[in-house]
Amino acid sequence: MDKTELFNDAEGMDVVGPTTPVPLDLGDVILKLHPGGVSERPSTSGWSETEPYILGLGSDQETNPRFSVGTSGMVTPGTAFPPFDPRFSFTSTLGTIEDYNLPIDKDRKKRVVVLGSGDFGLALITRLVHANYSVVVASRNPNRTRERVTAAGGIIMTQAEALQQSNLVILAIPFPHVSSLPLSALRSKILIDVSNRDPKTYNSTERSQAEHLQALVPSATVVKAFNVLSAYSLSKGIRGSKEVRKRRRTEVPVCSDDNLARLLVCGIVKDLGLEPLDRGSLRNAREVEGIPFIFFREWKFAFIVSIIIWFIAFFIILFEWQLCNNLRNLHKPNGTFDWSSFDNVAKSNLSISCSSTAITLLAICYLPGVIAAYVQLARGTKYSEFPRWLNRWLKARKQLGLLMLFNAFIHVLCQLSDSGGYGLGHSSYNWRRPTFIACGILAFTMAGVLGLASLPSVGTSMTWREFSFLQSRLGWFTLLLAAFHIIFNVWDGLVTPNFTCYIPSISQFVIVMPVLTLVLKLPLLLPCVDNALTRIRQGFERIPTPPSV
Ligand SMILES: NC(=O)C1=CN([C@@H]2O[C@H](COP(=O)(O)OP(=O)(O)OC[C@H]3O[C@@H](n4cnc5c(N)ncnc54)[C@H](OP(=O)(O)O)[C@@H]3O)[C@@H](O)[C@H]2O)C=CC1
Ligand SMILES: [Cu+2]
Repeated sequence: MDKTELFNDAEGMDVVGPTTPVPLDLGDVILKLHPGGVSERPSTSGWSETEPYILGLGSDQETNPRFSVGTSGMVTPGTAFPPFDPRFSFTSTLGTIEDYNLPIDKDRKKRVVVLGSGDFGLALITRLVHANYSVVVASRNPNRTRERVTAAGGIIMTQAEALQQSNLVILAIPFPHVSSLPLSALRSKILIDVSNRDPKTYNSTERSQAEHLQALVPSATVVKAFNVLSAYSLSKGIRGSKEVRKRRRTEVPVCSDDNLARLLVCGIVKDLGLEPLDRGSLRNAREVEGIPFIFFREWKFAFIVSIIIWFIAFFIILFEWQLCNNLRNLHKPNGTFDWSSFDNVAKSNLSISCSSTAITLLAICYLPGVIAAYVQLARGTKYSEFPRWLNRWLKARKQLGLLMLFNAFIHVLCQLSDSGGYGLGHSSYNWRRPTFIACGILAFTMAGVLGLASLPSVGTSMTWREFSFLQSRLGWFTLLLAAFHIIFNVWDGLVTPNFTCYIPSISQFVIVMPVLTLVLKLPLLLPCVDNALTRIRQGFERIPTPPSV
């Protein structure tokens, strides 16, 4: 049967979206979908792209074709593909993976060449071998590094010998040395360029190193990938249980002018347990080569959120403690501005701004997980992608958590330096004072344990159960204790609100997020809801995705 016919007869298919491009395999047939068909699609999310779709067809196509979409930015992973629409037509078959002649060993391992046996080369070798690849290492001087390469599971050869072993070559050498390579031996190969630029001379408008490489070897197919990782993260990423590693998946942008080669490399990235990010043409390597220079990239969102919360808290406290009374006095005859109320701004206001930020951030760490649970319950599946804002929020939890700890630490230091500070002005402070201090100390200690567990070196040494116990059970308990820390401290203020300054007090503001998060969490603990959620997370779908044909 003609392959195009096979597609047209299909009733439904699994779509893998841009953030998880297709792990193409040997035997996959690559087809190009007619762009017209795409733009005629009724507008559901992500169907706006008019770029042709590339589809991969699994090698066991007669019985179980594997349909997947792999070009830039459209269908979300897990989206059920509607019954196949005959308006879609395939303009051409791009070819098969075999067209690139990736050799496989006797034991069905895909063979790749890694050129260079430095830090990054060795990290790549380790990771590839771990993913069941057969790795041949091309070195200028095999004797010098044989021991290390063999220990990592690679086979070392001279550059000339090694380059005959596969058409897929990973160039793991500093870019300035590329011109010293036997360039003729690189002809017509897929070259994965992992090189990074010199931060001092980087300019995103200039031609990228990957483009330079393409110009040096025009007959080769250059793919930019892996440069955003470090040798350390690459070799350490293998440790830890599967689930722990899944949580820590790093996005690896991949770009190339050749769609097929790009998909092939996306597949390798995926095999290595990383998250491929299809970044389109090789020109985009200009930006991709700049990614490692972006300072604290993953922290931006969490940082901005915590700064905003901190300043809101600071101004509420400033208004409440220093400005409000002064402003009221000024309206009275003979009223003066009492500057002495500002004496303690540096310490008390700082301390309470930080504690308010810490507890709000703690709640903000757990809120997106709760929202995600409701989204999954409502949709009845875990396979549909979350809205972008929620995804971003979920990804920022670790950073939010560490910033929470930072704020809590400042608060604790401020309070310690002023042990008489707590309880001032509370005459009926009997049992609540020690209780509230105990809650604070416990919450802070547990937050410290959570922070420690979020460090990769600690997290990867734990089993999945240990990790999830700490991050969920202990985390919720910390939130509960932190909420009690406020409640016991300002009980009167919470029970009898003080609106003298026309705004609720800082403690009333601060208690909102933790209580909201805890209240939303409660229904999820009901056995019937919990069971439904567990089933969904185990892969059960209320409305099953149409099976692949
Ligand atoms: N280190 C890292 O964390 C990261 C590195 N990268 C990129 O990976 C590439 C390799 O980095 P890294 O492994 O750290 O570099 P190293 O300096 O540690 O290793 C470079 C290797 O290149 C080989 N090489 C081939 N030709 C030459 C030559 N003419 N002069 C010197 N060395 C040569 C050598 O292997 P042999 O002696 O066996 O031939 C050498 O071990 C670079 O482009 C870098 O930008 C990207 C991301 C992170
Ligand atoms: Cu406190």
